[in-house]
Amino acid sequence: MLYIKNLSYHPPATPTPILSNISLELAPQQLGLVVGPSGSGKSTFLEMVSGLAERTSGEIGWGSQVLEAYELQYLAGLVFQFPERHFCGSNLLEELRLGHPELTSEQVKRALEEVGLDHLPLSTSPHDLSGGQQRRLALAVQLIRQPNILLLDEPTAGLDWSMRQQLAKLLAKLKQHWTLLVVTHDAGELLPIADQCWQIEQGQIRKV
Ligand SMILES: Nc1ncnc2c1ncn2[C@@H]1O[C@H](COP(=O)(O)OP(=O)(O)OP(=O)(O)O)[C@@H](O)[C@H]1O
Repeated sequence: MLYIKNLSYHPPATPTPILSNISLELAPQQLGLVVGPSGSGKSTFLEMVSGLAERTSGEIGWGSQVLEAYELQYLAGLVFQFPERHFCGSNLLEELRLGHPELTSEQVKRALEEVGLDHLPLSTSPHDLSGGQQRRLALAVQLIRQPNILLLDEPTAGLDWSMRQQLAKLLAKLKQHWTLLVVTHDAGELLPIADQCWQIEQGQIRKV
C-alpha cells in the first residue's frame, strides 16, 4: 500500500507552496488517477513520489514504512511525459539494459512480452517504433527494474485515439500485477480503468 500523508512542497523561490497537504492511499494492484490542469503540480507531485525531489514536509510510505527520497527511487519507476524523447539506446536490447548490464536476455524478453513488443527483433531501433510502441517500450524500461509502483506522467499525451485506447488496455492489464499512479490533464480513456480518482488544483488534491 502506498500512502502519502500531508505532503507539501514549498521551494524558497516561490511565494506559495507548489503542493499543499496532499494525502492519499493506493492499494496494491490498483490504478490511481490524479487529474488536473496544466501547472496544477502534477509533475512535481510525481517527482516527490519517485524520490527525484525532496519534499518540504509530510510522509510518503509503502506498507508501514516511511521512505526517504533515495529509498523511493528504488520503490518507484517513473515514466516521464513524452518518454521517447529520452531514449538513448541504439536498439531495444541496449535501451532496456541501460544502467543494468546484468539483465539477461530472458529478462529483457519477459519485459517486452509484458508490454506486447516481444514480436520485435531486439536489434530494432527505438526511434523506428510507432508512437504507441515507444510508450510501451518506456513502460518496459521501468518494469524491468521490478518497481513496487509505476508512476506515469501524461501517458496518453500526443497519441491518436486508437493508440490511446490501446495504451489504456495495456495499463488495465499491467494493473493485474503492478500498482500504478497516473497523472494527466485529460482523464479520457484512463477514467474507466481507474480504481481511485483525485482532482489536483493549485497543488491541492481532493478525491472525486
Ligand atoms: N522548484 C521549483 N521552483 C519554482 N517553481 C516550481 C518548482 N517546481 C515546480 N514549480 C512550479 O510549480 C507549478 C506546477 O508545475 P508542474 O510541472 O508540477 O505542473 P503540471 O501540473 O505537471 O503542469 P503540466 O501539465 O503543464 O506539465 C508550475 O508553475 C511550476 O513552474
